[in-house]
Amino acid sequence: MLNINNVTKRFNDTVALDNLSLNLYSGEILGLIGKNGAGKSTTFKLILNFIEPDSGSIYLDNHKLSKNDLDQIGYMPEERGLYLDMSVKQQVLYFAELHDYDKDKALKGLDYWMRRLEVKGFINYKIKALSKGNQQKIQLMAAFIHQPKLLILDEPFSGLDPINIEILISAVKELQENGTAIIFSSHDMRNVEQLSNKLLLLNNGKTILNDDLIKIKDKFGKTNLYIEGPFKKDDLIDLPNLVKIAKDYSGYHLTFTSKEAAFNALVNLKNKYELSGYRLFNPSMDEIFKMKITKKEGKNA
Ligand SMILES: Nc1ncnc2c1ncn2[C@@H]1O[C@H](COP(=O)(O)OP(=O)(O)OP(=O)(O)O)[C@@H](O)[C@H]1O
Repeated sequence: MLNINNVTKRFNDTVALDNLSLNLYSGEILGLIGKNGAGKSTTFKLILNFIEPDSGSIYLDNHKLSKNDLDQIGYMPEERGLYLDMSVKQQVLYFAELHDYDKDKALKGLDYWMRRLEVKGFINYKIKALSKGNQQKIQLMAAFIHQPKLLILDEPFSGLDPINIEILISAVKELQENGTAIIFSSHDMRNVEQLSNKLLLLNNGKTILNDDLIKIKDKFGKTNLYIEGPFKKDDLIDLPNLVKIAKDYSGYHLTFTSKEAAFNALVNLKNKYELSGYRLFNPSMDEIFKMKITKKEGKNA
């Protein structure tokens, strides 16, 4: 449904986005990650037609994206843009009207989502009377009340407590199940891990990772080892190619430079000690992010 083909965008001497290609289909969730200045907002602005690419093209449902497509796209900006003196109901209906969306349908949707997002009692409250978390839920609702095919969420979880994050994640998953394609940016890799099935990692405008989350994790292999046994930290620190060691539950979490190093360490420890538990596993998204970004910067340095 969304095809970005070799898109480059410069601002003066800065290449904000360098030859990005991406395909997203109905019912997929793409996590867009990268440090500050990586090119995430530029990507969103291009899809939203706020700015034009210098080269390359963007297609929505097999036709070149234009301003006429904006009704098919929902957007939750990072700078929250609610009218503080409007009531929740007025606000959401206002956004529905902006997108030419049927008022009765919007009211039905509003009723359902107010319950679903656990803000039912606030429908006639002014936005300014709501907590930050509840304002964020209203902003999310305003972005999708017109049932867009594509939903773009810029840092939707920032500043939310863990319970509200769970509520938002489950709402976004429900939209996904109903066929909406979703792109969201986040600096919290746990949210990315929990929600995305695809991942795009940008660094200084360049594409570093762009694939299914499972494939990305599989490519790294099982570089991590959790191990329990009759040893101390000092007995483990000289294992070859060990990057990190941390106490974890009743054992240790060891991170290695490769899956071979992790496997060899396990064989070595099994020969030496009576192990009471062990598990080899893929790195977390947080570890992948750090490995990819640090490596890249090392190269550039
Ligand atoms: N309008 C602009 N004029 C000049 N430079 C810009 C403009 N917009 C973005 N840039 C530059 O393009 C690069 C990418 O910026 P972008 O805002 O897309 O990053 P980002 O990944 O969204 O960062 P953040 O996480 O801080 O929001 C940065 O170097 C930024 O300074």
